[in-house]
Amino acid sequence: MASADQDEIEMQDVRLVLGTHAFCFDCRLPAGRIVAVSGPSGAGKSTFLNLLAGFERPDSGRVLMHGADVTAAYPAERPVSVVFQDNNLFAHLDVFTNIGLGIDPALKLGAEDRREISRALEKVGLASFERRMPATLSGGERQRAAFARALVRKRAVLLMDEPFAALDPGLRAGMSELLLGLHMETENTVIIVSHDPDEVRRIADFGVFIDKGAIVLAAPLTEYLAREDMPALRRFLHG
Ligand SMILES: Nc1ncnc2c1ncn2[C@@H]1O[C@H](COP(=O)(O)OP(=O)(O)OP(=O)(O)O)[C@@H](O)[C@H]1O
Repeated sequence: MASADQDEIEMQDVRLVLGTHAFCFDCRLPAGRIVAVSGPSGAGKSTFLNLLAGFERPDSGRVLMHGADVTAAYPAERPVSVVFQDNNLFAHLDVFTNIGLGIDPALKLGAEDRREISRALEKVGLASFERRMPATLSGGERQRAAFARALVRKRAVLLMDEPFAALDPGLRAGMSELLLGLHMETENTVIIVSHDPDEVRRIADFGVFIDKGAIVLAAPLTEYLAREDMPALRRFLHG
C-alpha cells in the first residue's frame, strides 16, 4: 500500500471494536483544507475523530499525519488540537488561564506567551474577556474561547466534534465565518464533524460520509454534493 503523502492525513485499514460496534476506516484526507465528517447518529463520526486525536487506538491498521506514523502516539504527541461541542473550558479558571493551558499545561507562561493569548482572544472577538469565568459566558462566547485555545496550540490539524451544534442557527453561521477566516489565516487542516448540511456546504472543501462504522464516501465537496447513488447521503443533504 502506498504510504501517506507529506500533505495528507491517512487512515490505512484502521479497525476498532468498541462493545458490540465494529469500525473500519480507510481514507486519505487533503491537508490544508476543511474536511466535513457527517453521517447518521451512531455511525461512528466521533470514533473517527477520536482515532485521529489519539483518544482511541486502532486494534489494527495505521494512522499517518503528514508522512509520520502516529498510530501509537499519545494525543499530546500528535500535531492536533481538539474542540468539542462543550466541556472545553475549566470552570474554576478564567478565560485567560484557560487559553494559557493550550500553550503549557503547567501554566509557566512567559511574556510572549501572554501576548500570544491576548492576540488569540482578540482574533475571536473576546479581547475584553480575559478575566471572565466560563460560567459568565454565553455558549457562543465559550466556543470562541475554545477556538482561541486551539489557535495558541499552533498545531497543523484542528479536530472539531460538532463545535457549533449547541448554538442557535444565527450564531452558528457567525462561527462558520470565524472558522473560515481563521482557516484562511492559518492554512491548517480542519476536520469537523457536522450534522448540518448547510454548514457543510458553507465551509467544507472535502466531504467524508460515515455509515454503520465505515467510510462510504470521501471526496471533494462538488463530487460529494452531486452523488446520487447513496440514499443515506441524499437524506442527509436533502432531508
Ligand atoms: N467505548 C464504547 N463502548 C461501546 N460502544 C461504544 C463506545 N464508544 C462508542 N460506542 C458506540 O459506537 C457507536 C458509534 O459511536 P460514535 O459516538 O462514534 O457515533 P457518532 O456518529 O458520533 O454519533 P452521534 O452523531 O450520535 O454523536 C455508537 O452506537 C456508540 O454507542
